[in-house]
Amino acid sequence: MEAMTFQAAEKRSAELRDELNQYSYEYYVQDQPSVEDFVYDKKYQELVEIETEYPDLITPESPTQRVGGKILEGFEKVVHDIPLYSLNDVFNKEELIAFDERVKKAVGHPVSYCVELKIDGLSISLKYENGVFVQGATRGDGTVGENITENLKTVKSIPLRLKEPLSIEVRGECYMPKASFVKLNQQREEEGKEVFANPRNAAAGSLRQLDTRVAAKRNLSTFLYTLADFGPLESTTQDHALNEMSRLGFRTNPEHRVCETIDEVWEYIENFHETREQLDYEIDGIVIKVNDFSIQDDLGFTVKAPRWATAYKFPPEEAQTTLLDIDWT
Ligand SMILES: NC(=O)c1cnc(OC2CCCC2)nc1N
Repeated sequence: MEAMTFQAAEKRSAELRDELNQYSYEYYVQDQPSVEDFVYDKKYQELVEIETEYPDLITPESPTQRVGGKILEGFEKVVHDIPLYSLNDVFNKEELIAFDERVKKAVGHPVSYCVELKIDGLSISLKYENGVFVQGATRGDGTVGENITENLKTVKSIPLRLKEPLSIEVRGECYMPKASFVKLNQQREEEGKEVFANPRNAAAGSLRQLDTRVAAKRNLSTFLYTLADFGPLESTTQDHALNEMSRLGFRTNPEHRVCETIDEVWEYIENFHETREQLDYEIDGIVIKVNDFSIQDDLGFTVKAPRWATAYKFPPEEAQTTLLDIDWT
C-alpha cells in the first residue's frame, strides 16, 4: 500500500476504529457477530499498519490497545468513593420469606424485587470520564481495591468508549466462561502447571497478572449490574438501571426480572437451581434487590450490607466434576 497522507490516514483510522469497535460490541457484548472473523482481522491489520506508520493517530479506545503488552511493577491502590457492599445471604425459603417480611414491615407495604443471577466471578468497578474508560479496580475490602485498568482493557466486553460521553461509574462481575476454564486447565495440565480450582479463581488469577498479555489471552467476560455514580442518568429502579447500562454498551445479564411477590422470586430461584448447569458461566445463587431506588434509600445499609438486598445461595454442588465431565469444546 503506498504511503497515505496524514489526513487520509487520520480519516481512515477513525473509520476503522469505529467499525472494529462496533464489530467487537456485536461479538463480545451482544453475542451476535455481524461479520466473519476474517473481515474483522483484515480491517484490524489495516488499522495496525496505519497506527504503525502514524503512532500519533493511536487513541485510548483503539481496538489495538486491547492486546496488552505492558509488564506492570505492581497494582496501585484505589479508594472507592462509593463503597462496594457485600450481601447478606439466605439459604432456604424460610429465610427468604423472613427477608421479605422485614422489608415490608420497614416500608409499610409490599415491594417489587429485581432478581438477578449471582455470577460467580470477581467484583470490579469501572470509571468513565466523558465516555472514555479511565479506571478499573477490584472490590478489595469494599473501600480500597487494586487498580487493574490495564488488565481490564484486554477484556473485550468492557467498552473502551461508551455510546454517550458520560462520566459515570458502574460495578459488575468479571468472570471466565466454563468452556474457557476447562480449556485453560487442560492447557495448564499439559504444561505441568497447577490447575485452577474453579472459574472464579481462574478469573481472579488472570486479573492479578502483572503481564497484561496473559490477561488478554484468558477470554474473560463481564456482566455489569450496579450503576454507582449515575452522572446525568436518572434511573429510579434497578431494572431501569440495568437497561440503561446495556444501552450505553455494557454487557448485562439477560436473565434479570422484576418479581411482584416473594413467591415469584422463589419460582425464579427454583427454576435456575435446576437449569444453572446449562449456563455457560457459573452462578452461586440469586441476588434479590428491592427494585425502587427511593425505597432502597429509605432502607439503607447495615455496617457491611444493604438492608434492601439479599443473596439466596445454592447449596455447594460438586461443580468441578460436572464441569470436567461435560464436553464443552
Ligand atoms: N455476583 C453478582 O451477580 C452480583 C453481586 N452483587 C450485586 O449487587 C450488589 C449491589 C449491592 C449489594 C450487592 N448484584 C449481583 N448481580
